[in-house]
Amino acid sequence: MSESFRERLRALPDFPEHLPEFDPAAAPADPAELFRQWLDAALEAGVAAPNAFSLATVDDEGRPSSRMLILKDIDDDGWHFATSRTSRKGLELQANPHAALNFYWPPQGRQVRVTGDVVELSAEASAADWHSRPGADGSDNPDWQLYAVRPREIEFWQASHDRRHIRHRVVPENLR
Ligand SMILES: Cc1cc2nc3c(=O)[nH]c(=O)nc-3n(C[C@H](O)[C@H](O)[C@H](O)COP(=O)(O)O)c2cc1C
Repeated sequence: MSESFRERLRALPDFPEHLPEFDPAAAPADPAELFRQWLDAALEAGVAAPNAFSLATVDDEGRPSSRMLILKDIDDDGWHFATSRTSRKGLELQANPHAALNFYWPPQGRQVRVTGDVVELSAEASAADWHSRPGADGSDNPDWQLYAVRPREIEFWQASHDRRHIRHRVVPENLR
């Protein structure tokens, strides 16, 4: 690209002037609870769709692809998302049921990364998700699938202006 585009990119601000404090030692032990706190903070700061995340999957030759999705829930099954089984990501998950999630909330300079195995949730739960989508018209979609990522590792990342960014890594209890 042109020199001026490179300069423009380089001159863009990275994080806002005020960044929140984050003390991992004082954070809730339950990563789902900490995630909810960070999501609420993003919402209060006016982030549009703070429940949106990038989902990375790989095909059967190990080639990655990613796209944005909406988080549907977090419970004992894991971190839920829904999509069509016949989509690219649906087919990739069928061949290789592992994924990586990434949330980013610019006003706080915060990122949350989750990696883990992916399981399919029940047909009933998938249908319920399909019917509760905005714009649902009562029609069925047998290809719609609710999935859960069972975290192997979760990393809460807090930017800091002194560049000593904080990385709080949480390994779920059952894997410790
Ligand atoms: C903010 C945002 C949220 C999205 N949420 C979903 C979602 O929850 N489920 C879904 O199937 N696609 C969602 N999409 C569309 C996907 O990013 C993607 O374009 C589509 O699912 C096809 O992806 P694939 O071809 O890699 O399977 C969303 C897109 C954006 C930008």
